[in-house]
Amino acid sequence: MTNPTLAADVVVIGGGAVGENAAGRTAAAGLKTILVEKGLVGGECSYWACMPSKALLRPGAALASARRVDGARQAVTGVLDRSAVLERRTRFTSGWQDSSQVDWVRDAGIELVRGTARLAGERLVEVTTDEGTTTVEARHAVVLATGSVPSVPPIDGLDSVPFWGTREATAAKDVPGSLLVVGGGVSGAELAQAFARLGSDVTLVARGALLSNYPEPAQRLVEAGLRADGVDVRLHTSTKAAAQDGDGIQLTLSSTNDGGAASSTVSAAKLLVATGRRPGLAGLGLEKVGLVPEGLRTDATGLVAGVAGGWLYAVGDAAGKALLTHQGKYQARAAGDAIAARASGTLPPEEEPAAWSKYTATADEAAVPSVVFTDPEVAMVGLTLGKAQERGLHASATELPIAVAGSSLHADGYDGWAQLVVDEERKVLLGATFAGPDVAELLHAATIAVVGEVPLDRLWHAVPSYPTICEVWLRLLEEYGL
Ligand SMILES: Cc1cc2nc3c(=O)[nH]c(=O)nc-3n(C[C@H](O)[C@H](O)[C@H](O)COP(=O)(O)OP(=O)(O)OC[C@H]3O[C@@H](n4cnc5c(N)ncnc54)[C@H](O)[C@@H]3O)c2cc1C
Ligand SMILES: NC(=O)c1ccc[n+]([C@@H]2O[C@H](COP(=O)([O-])OP(=O)(O)OC[C@H]3O[C@@H](n4cnc5c(N)ncnc54)[C@H](O)[C@@H]3O)[C@@H](O)[C@H]2O)c1
Repeated sequence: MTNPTLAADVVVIGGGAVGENAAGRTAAAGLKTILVEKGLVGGECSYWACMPSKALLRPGAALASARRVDGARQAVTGVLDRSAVLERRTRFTSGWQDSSQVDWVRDAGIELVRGTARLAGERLVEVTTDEGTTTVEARHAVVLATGSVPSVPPIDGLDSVPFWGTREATAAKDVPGSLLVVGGGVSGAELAQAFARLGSDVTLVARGALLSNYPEPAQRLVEAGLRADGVDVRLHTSTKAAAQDGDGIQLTLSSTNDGGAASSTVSAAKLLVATGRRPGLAGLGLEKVGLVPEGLRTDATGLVAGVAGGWLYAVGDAAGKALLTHQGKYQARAAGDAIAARASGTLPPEEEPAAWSKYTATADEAAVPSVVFTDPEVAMVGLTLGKAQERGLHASATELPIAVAGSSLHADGYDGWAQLVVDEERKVLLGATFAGPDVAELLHAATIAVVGEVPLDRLWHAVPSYPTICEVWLRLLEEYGL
């Protein structure tokens, strides 16, 4: 028999950006909230992901941006100052210490417990700290916000060579002379470019396309951007084996196009493996409540399916719906508010509220925004044409190069591409993609149009300012036929 020694209204397991937001919402609603964190408060995004990776990329992007403008180009005669870039990255991680985030937690009225938590039964959480193990009873809810862990591919010999994951790459103290990157996803593309611009000799190996979740013209622009920075991009290439090569690493590669018949080798000082992530659910005691750690099903409030009594929630990377900080924090706000409303009786337990209510993360279904911070950038929201068709929607795509007055002023020889995906029955936007230098800031307009289901004939009246890159919106609507 477990004897609870502590009680709270809500226990949030995992103090990353997402857990902090869930706990912030329940504490603000007056619920006694305990946040359990085994590492740094702030999690992956603050210390080993979004912030340091973008801090590594931004100086190179600023320099390249100046080089694309005649007159400014002549003033840029040097190269990146590596140690200044690394130092600025370190400032953005607060030197990998979390005191300011701990202050925020305290000021938000959340009780922080530094330890490792696991489920011990219905509404029970066992927390192991340096002092021992305590069991906490959560009167209303337990929220799993435990993030994700890297997926390591089954490559022969990989387990006997040293390699970087994204944590080691984003926290690098030096720039290696050469770097092999395995994985053609967002992390692989971003970090390949960051290190290439810092002076590494980078080879990127992807078993399929680069950025395969994005439309092909956007993939091609990023591939060209990486090649222009000297990255040796090997697409449709399998990594068969890894071995020590002197002080470095050697990979054996084979093309996936010729059935893997011919193989070749490539070597570098360091290896970065960035082949995806999966929800961090192992060791959480899920089996104690009849669940398995392979994955969870959650409704739009974050409530986990298959658990009686409606007390277990999962949000952020742990829920596995969209592995992005902003989307996880959105899920956390919905779940935190739903927990508070259910605790107060405003919302019936286990009943799923209406779509687009403040208690549901409805945008997860078809309006997730994402930005790939390479140069050129890719910014996408909602459904691609292929995804829309897979869902049985009658959809069309309208696409254009980004070639408007604003883009030509922004950079000489601006090379960009944009696409709108339209629901032909409802005449609203299902998705949008922009690829090109500095397009990230164009995205939120598209997100608003998709979430707001703005009719195209009303969107026509949203006039882009002249001369901005946003003018591509007008060109796209004209191309569509308005
Ligand atoms: C290289 C890289 C770059 C990225 N860049 C971006 C970007 O630019 N923009 C973007 O939106 N997303 C980006 N992401 C994704 C983003 O980092 C994640 O989506 C985000 O960190 C998820 O937040 P989370 O709070 O769910 O998980 P995490 O940040 O992983 O936090 C989970 C926390 O739970 C703790 N924990 C786990 N198990 C337990 C336990 N049993 N007990 C106690 N504590 C526990 C962990 O220590 C951790 O602190 C990037 C990812 C990578 C790898
Ligand atoms: N700018 C951003 O928002 C940003 C940046 C980095 C990461 N992230 C998030 O973090 C998550 C993890 O990033 P990621 O790049 O590791 O994942 P990803 O899912 O974007 O890409 C993983 C890549 O690894 C490849 N891969 C998988 N298994 C492989 C194998 N066995 N051998 C060779 N290649 C293999 C896949 O084909 C894919 O190209 C992503 O879901 C992404 O949403 C976001």
